[in-house]
Amino acid sequence: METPQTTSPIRIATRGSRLALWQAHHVAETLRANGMEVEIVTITTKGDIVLDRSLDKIGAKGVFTEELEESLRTGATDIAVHSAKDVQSTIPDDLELLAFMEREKVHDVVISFDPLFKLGEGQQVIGTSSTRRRSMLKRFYPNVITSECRGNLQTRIQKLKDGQYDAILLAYAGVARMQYDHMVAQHLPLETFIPAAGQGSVAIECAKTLPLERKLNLKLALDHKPTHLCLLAERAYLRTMEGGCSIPSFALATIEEDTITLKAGIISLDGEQLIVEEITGPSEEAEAMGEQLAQTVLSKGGDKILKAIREEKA
Ligand SMILES: NCc1[nH]cc(CCC(=O)O)c1CC(=O)O
Repeated sequence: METPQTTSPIRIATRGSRLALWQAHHVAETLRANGMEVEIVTITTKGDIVLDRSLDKIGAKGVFTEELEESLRTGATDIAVHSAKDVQSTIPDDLELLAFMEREKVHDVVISFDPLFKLGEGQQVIGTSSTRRRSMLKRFYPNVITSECRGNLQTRIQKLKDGQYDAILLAYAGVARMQYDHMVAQHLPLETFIPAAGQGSVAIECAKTLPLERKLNLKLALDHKPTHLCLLAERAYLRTMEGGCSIPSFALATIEEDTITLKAGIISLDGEQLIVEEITGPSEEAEAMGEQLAQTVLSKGGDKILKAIREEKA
């Protein structure tokens, strides 16, 4: 006999990487602490399988999310847990982002086995798979050589160990969650290495058809309102820029009382052109602020940078 929806355990869909599982267990523990029963369902995505091409070359949006979303639709799972950064800026009509969990520190770090490693000193090969980080390296450290570095965090660190790079660039959030803090050689400043929209937060997605009571309970347990508001601003920016993770755009919102400050922009692939703009406003207008800031960035030359990137990729 089928158990009623309200009492059956919450089924949590996640990717199988260690970071994804850490995040799923973090969600599971939070829900358990709120008296809910949970079950974790591990699902493999295209992004986990195709490791030989850089993310911007796989092309399709949502390479880390599609298979998880399908399990929400069929009802095989109730919620999907994602790194907020990996969630495409526009999600399918039948799904919704229910919650964003409290953010970890948002900055990027340099990981090296040499604790005295300093970016820009001598001949260096730096591994990264992100067009944003590659472009910023070219701008702020024009002498370093950038090299493609894909795969989950363990794989990337193994490649570093194998000597393929002198150092790699990662989000501090994933490094902290995997307890690789001791390998951080340098913390990159937020003023120059502005993070990708959503970096450091965990997003909870569900089908719109999930029963309302279940949605409300999940949201109450998992959602961190200040993080959610910041993410609305950042994601509205990304959406308006027609972003996706393959475009070197970035956005970081901070909130104090009910005021949001959103700093965002775009950088050309060679790092030569950089546009950074800022906007401040009431948190109720988070999404409108993101849209407005994107229009400003586009009108100040962001449109030309985007066009050049599209032409280069075509
Ligand atoms: N696209 C990969 C990805 N997605 C989320 C994180 C790190 C954790 C986070 O930003 O929440 C990473 C790795 C990285 O950028 O170093």
